[in-house]
Amino acid sequence: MTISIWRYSHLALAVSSFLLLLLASVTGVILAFEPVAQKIQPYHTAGFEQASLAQTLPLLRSKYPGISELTVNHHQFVIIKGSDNKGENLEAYIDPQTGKILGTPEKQSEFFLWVTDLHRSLFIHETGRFIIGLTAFLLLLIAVSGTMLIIQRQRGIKRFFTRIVKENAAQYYHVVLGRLSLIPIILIAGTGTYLSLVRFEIIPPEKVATEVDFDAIKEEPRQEPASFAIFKNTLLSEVQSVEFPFSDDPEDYYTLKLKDREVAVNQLTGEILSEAKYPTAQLLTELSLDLHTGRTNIIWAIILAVASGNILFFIYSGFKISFRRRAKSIKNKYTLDESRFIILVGSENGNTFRFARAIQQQLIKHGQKPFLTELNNYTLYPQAEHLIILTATYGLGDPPTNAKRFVKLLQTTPQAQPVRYSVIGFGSHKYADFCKFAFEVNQMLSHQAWATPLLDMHTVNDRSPEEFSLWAEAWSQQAGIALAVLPELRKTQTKRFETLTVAANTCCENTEGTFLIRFQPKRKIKFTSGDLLAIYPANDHRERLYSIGLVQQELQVSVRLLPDGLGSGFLHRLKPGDTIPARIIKNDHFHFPKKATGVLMIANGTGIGPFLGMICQNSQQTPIHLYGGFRDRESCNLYKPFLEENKTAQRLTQLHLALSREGEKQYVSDLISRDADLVANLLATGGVIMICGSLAMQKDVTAILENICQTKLNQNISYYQSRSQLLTDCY
Ligand SMILES: Cc1cc2nc3c(=O)[nH]c(=O)nc-3n(C[C@H](O)[C@H](O)[C@H](O)COP(=O)(O)O)c2cc1C
Repeated sequence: MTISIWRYSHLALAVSSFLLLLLASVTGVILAFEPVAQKIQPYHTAGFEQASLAQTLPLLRSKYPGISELTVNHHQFVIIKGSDNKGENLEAYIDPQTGKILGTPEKQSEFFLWVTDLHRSLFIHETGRFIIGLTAFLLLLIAVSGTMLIIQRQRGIKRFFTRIVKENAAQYYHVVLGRLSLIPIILIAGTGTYLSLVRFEIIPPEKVATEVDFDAIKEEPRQEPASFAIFKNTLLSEVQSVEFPFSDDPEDYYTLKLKDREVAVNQLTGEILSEAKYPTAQLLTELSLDLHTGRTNIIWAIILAVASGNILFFIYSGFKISFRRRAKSIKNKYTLDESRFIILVGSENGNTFRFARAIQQQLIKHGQKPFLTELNNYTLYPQAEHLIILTATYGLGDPPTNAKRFVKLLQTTPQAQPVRYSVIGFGSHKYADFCKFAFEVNQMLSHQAWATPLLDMHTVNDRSPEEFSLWAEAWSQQAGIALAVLPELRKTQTKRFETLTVAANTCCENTEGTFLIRFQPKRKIKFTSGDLLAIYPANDHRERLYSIGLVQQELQVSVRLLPDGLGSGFLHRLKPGDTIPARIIKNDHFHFPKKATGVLMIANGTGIGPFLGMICQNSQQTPIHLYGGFRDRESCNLYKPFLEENKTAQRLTQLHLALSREGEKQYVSDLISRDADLVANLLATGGVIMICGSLAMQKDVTAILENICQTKLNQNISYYQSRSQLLTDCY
C-alpha cells in the first residue's frame, strides 16, 4: 500500500475528529489527576498486602456488629458500611489490621464529576456517549495509520525504533512522541471503544450466576470464621467487596466478590455454598476501566496524562505539517501550450515548491510565460524550450508521491522538439541515498534524443538557499536570463565582495587560448579547490563563474579565451598587480573527498583547473589517477611541468592523457572504457570519481560509467552518485 493512502487516512481521520479529540484529551489530562489526588490520601495501611480475610472479617464483625459490607476500592483503601453501636449509619475508611477508623469517604469532587460528565457524554447523555465512543474508535484508527506511516518512514518494522532524521521540529517530534506514546494511546483508544460497545450492549452483558441451594445448607460442623479455609486463603488485596450475613440465620451467608469470581460462604461452617467465575466480558470491562482511567496505578495515571497531552501536541504539529504540505498548491498564469519554460516538481512535503515558485516568479518578471506543475502531470509541451526539474527523494531513494508516475510518462511521451533541461535534486546528506531519485531522473533525461542538458545536475542539501542560488547563477549564465539571487530564499544573505590582486597570468605564453591566472586575496579568506570564483567583468549584474584551484596558497583558475567572451576576455587582459572585485562561492559538493581509498579525476580542457589545486593539496598522498583530455600535446604543455612535479612528490599517482587530434586520436571516454576494471574496483572499494569539464564529455563518460556499474558492479550509477562516489561539476 502506498504511503499516500495511509497519509490521507491519517489526515482525514484527524480532521474529522480533531475538535472532539481536543476536548477528550484536555478532559483526559485533567481526569488523570483524579486517581493521583485520591491515591495520595492517607488511607493506605501498612500490611494491607499480607492481610487475609481470616484476620480481618472476624475482627471487624466483633468490633462493628452492625457491619453490612466491606469494600476495597481501586486505591486499596478499605471501607466499611453498616450501622454503629448507636444505630447510626456507618461509612468509614478503616485499618483492616486493627479496625481503627481512619476517616470518612467524601463525595466525589464536583469539579471532577463535571469533567467526567463532559469527557464521557459531552453533557448530552446517550448521544454524547455515542459520539465519544466513535471518537475513541477514530483515535484507534489514527494510531494504526500513524503506526503504518512510521513503519514506512523508517523503512521497515525492524527499524521502527531506530534514529529519526530531524527534518523540522514539528515533523520530528510528531514522529518521536508518536512512537513513545503509541502504546498508551492505542490502549486509551481501544479501551474507550470497548467501554462504549459494552455501554450500548453491542457486547451483550452477562450476569454472574451465584445459585445457592438453600435446602443443602448445613449447620454442622461449626467453625470459627477465623478458621474458614476460604477466608484463610483469600487476601484482602484479592477482594472487591464482602457482604456480611444479614443475621445469624444459617440461610444468611457471606458473599465475597473477588477480582475474578463471586463466592457464597456458609457463615457457620465456612463451606462454599456456590462459586461463579465472572464472564470474560466483565473481566475485560474491569480491565478496560483500569487501563482507561489509571484508577489502580498512579504511574499509569501519569502516563495517561502525558499521552493525552501528547495528543494535543499531535493535533497542533499534524496540522502544521499538513499546512506546509498544502504549500504545494500550484497557480499558473499561463497554460502549458504557450510556455517555453516548464517547471516540474517532485515534492512530498511541499518545501520544494517554494523553490519552484521562486523560479516561476523570476521568469515572469523577465516577461516569460513559465508553466509549473507536478512531475506526475508530465505531458507534451509544444512550445517548451527549457525543462527545469526540481525533485526531492524519499524512502530508499524513491520518488515523492507526486512524481511516482514520471519515469513511465517520460518513456512514453517524447517531446516533439529539442528541449534543454536542468535537474536540481533536493535531499539531505543525513540519508544514505542522497538525491538518488533526482540522479535517476537526470540519467533518464540524458538518454532522451530530444533532451540536451543545459547544465550539470545540481543538488541542494537540506534546502540550502546558497546551494540553490548556485544553481540559479549557473542556469542564468547558460540560459541568458538572470534569475536574480532569489531574495526570498536568501533573506539573510547579502553579497560579500572580496578584492583579489592578480599574482600571475600566463595569458601570453601559449597559442591555444588557454591560460592560468592566479590571484592573491586582499584579506585572509577560507576557500578550497572546487569552490567557485564569481567575477563581474562589466561591473554590472552579469556574473561569470570559474572553478577554483588552491595552488601554493593562491587562487588559480584555468580559462579558455573565447572569441567575444565577456569573462575570459576580461581575465585575459589582467596584468600582475591589477585588482578586481569578486565573490567566492562555497561549492561543497565538489571538494576533494576527506575519506576515499582513491580518487579518479576526469577532465577535459580547462576542467583540469580545480584538479590542479586538489592534487597540490593531496598531502596525504591519496592515490589519484588523472584522466585529462586535450587536443594535442601542445595544449597540455601548460599543465605538464606542474603535473610531473606532483607525480615525483607522489601527490599524483598516474596521469592518463587523451589527445583528440594527435596520435591515436582518443577522448577521455576511450581511456575510461579501456580502464573499466580499474574504475569498477575503485568504486567497489570506496573510491571517488570526479568529473570536471564540458557537459558533452560528461555525457559520454557517464554513459560508460553507467555501463561499467551495471555490468561489473550490478548497480545503477545513481547508487554511487547518491553516495557521493561520483561528483561532477561540468558546464
Ligand atoms: C521520511 C523521509 C525520507 C527521506 N529520504 C531521503 C533520501 O533517501 N535521500 C535524500 O537525499 N533525502 C531524503 N529525505 C530528505 C528530503 O528529500 C528533503 O528534505 C527534501 O527537501 C524534502 O522536500 P519536500 O518537502 O518538497 O518533499 C527524506 C526526508 C524524509 C522526511
